[in-house]
Amino acid sequence: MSIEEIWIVDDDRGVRFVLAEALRDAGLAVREFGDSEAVRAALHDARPALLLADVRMPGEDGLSLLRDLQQRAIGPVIVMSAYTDVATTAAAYRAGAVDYLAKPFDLDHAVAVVQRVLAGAANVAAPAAAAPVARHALLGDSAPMREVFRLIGRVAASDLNVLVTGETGTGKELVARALHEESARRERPFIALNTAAIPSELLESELFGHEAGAFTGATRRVAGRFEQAEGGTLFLDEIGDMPLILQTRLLRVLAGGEFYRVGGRELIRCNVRIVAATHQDLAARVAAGAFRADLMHRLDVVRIELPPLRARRGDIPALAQHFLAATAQELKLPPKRFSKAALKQVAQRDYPGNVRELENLCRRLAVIAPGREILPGDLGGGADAARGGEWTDALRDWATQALADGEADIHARAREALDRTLLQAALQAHEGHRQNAAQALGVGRNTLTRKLGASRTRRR
Ligand SMILES: Nc1ncnc2c1ncn2[C@@H]1O[C@H](COP(=O)(O)OP(=O)(O)OP(=O)(O)O)[C@@H](O)[C@H]1O
Repeated sequence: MSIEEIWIVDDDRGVRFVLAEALRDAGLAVREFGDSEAVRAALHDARPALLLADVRMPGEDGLSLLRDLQQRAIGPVIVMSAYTDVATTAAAYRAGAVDYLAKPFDLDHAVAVVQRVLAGAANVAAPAAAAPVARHALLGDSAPMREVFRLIGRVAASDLNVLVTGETGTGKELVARALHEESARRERPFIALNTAAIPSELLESELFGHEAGAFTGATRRVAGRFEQAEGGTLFLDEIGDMPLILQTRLLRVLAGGEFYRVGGRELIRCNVRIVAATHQDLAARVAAGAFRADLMHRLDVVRIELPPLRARRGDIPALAQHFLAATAQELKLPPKRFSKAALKQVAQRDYPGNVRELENLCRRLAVIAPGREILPGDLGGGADAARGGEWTDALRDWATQALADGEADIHARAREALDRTLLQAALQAHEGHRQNAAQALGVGRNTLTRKLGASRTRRR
């Protein structure tokens, strides 16, 4: 399999043949398919660098195939069709196409478009390879986050235990990782353990490991997280939920720097930095008798408090844009951007799940929002979704390109195309009957006749 292959799917053998030949002449590797089903079958063990897809084909049409392919990491898709109306082109872009070739096409033009798209894909991919998305970068420019960064910088190099507090999804684990990355321990392991996610009877062996035969089912010696993290950092998440009996054991290890594996006799010395996190009020847990005060003091040498997202709304736009771009890059999807209005709404929303919830929203939008620009209506849950979005998206893309190319008479040409499309649709719906077509469109018959003349539509 070659990942540089260009795939063509078209039920018309003639089109396939001439296009494939032209592309091969241009030095490209090409594979041909007669229907969507054949493409699907080939996807089991290969991916095209670029797909040229016809729209109307017997069986599954090209757009349905495309919509499905959006979920998979394939190269860019160019749609080819004899139907160049706004609805079809818009649907193609919505389904994820990056370009549209109107049939019949000029072969040189088609090859040029393919080459341009391939070059664009390479340009997009290049920085990704050079600078992989820093999945664990802590972002934020608000005053409370700057304070967090300052604290991380100050204590990272020390071996002091750190307690990170904050609501769920505020980035506590990211802070723990940052502390590790900025410390002299960075070459050693960073091990994370969510104490609340592990049944209490297993937690001890999870932390300290066990010897063979220590309990039923312990067939061999297993190292615990403390041993795994030797020389590095151990992140204990949800420490507030740790059972009291284990708190006692943990306290002893922290005080003495040594422990036994479960069922073991060998005393093991450890050199591990502890970063603990909790979304609970530990002092209140202590007051309630659920947490040992002495353990709290040992863990809470330095406290880093993460603010909830609502306390730093100013960070939301940059976070949202980062998550949107990072997801597109990660899943090899075409990049999208927020419209001004959509970004404003995103910044105004409530996120009880904090950054994680915002991240999930953006990941969803990166995958499912139909256009290149995310509109308020795409956000879901919003009042009246901007449903007209499909064809105006295509129109916006067209206008943006035309403006960028410095073309003339953009407005007049757009109006003409709009009129022509509406008139053709109405005439088709009313079998060429002008009076009815005009009535259906809500324009006078004279207007219709005038416009028909202007747009040179075939008279009947
Ligand atoms: N400041 C930030 N910059 C970039 N991404 C962030 C930031 N804060 C959180 N995230 C992202 O949000 C998600 C949740 O972060 P994380 O797991 O660190 O939160 P947490 O506070 O440990 O959550 P929980 O208490 O539920 O375990 C992660 O995907 C993380 O990458």
